[in-house]
Amino acid sequence: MSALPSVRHYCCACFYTDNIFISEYQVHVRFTDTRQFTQDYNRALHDKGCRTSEQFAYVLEKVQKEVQRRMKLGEESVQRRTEISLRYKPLYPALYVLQESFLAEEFLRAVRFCESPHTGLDGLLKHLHSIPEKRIYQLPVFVPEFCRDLVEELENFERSDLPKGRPNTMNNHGVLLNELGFDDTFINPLRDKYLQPLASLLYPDWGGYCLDSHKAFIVKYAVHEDVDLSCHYDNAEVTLNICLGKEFTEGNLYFSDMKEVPLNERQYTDVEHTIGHGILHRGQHVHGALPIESGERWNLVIWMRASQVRNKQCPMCNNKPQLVETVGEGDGFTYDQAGDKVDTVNVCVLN
Ligand SMILES: O=C(O)CCC(=O)C(=O)O
Ligand SMILES: [Fe+2]
Repeated sequence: MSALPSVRHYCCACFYTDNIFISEYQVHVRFTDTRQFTQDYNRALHDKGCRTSEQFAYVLEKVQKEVQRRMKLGEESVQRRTEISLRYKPLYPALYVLQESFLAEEFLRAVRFCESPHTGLDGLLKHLHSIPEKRIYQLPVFVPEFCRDLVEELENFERSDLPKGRPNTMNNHGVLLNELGFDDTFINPLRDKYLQPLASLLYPDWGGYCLDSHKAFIVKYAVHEDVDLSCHYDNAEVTLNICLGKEFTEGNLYFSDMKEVPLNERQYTDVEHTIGHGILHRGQHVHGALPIESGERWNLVIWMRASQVRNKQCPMCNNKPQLVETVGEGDGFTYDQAGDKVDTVNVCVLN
């Protein structure tokens, strides 16, 4: 019997150096070594209020810790996933397997239209609420009962003593859905069967027809926890952000422009959340979330990746990716032995 080929996972080397968020000064920085960091950021951080050498040393330590955390991320995630699968008792096991009954009728109709012989962008737009100039689209995705049950499931998990990986450095609350066991039976079929047909028409220039991996997570905002999210772009070609509830006021998403547009030329548009509705946007569209004023907001975010697109240019550093093999899922790059080779690099050389 021949062994199954093992799937290898990669991220770009920039993951270990770039886009490190310092919440105290609301900036993303790059770190390769202390000298480079001091040279590049001493002045800029000073202007943002980082005045004393103690403050600078604190930031430096924080950045170095973040780099170390990223180095261990894949391994720790695999360990958490194993422990969760052995010890966690789901409240609603049926939620982990995608059923059409979870999906809103309008969503199913839009997807069916994409697969019909009369398909086309103009026809699809009749099924969506759009901000055409920003290529942002909104539609009901989940029925409200599903949203309610999913939030209860997530709260049940939060109450458990199991280890929790957080979505990214900007969200301190929330859950990584692959660690909970949602990927194979829920997010993969949702992406392949339903989201890809929509994205093929809406974002063909962003690999919408060949989305082959994702990172799916929950973000949670509450008054005494995280209330908002700073301006950023996603490590994704196409993002779907679905509001699950619970009850909250304010907390709109805001979108400016694609990341190449200079800061002073960016125009902002707010988009309101509605429970069960999803917002589709390009990952490289700069966006953030305004503060909630009361209640709790839980959203399911799916960063969808197209290896065909990102293998040419990493969306985080804009360069041809320098692949680093990772334990765990990686960031959706593939190493194409036959065709267009991408560079690989050993992560140890970055230390
Ligand atoms: O707060 C939200 O719903 C937006 C989350 C988001 O943009 C992200 O996690 O990438
Ligand atoms: Fe985002």
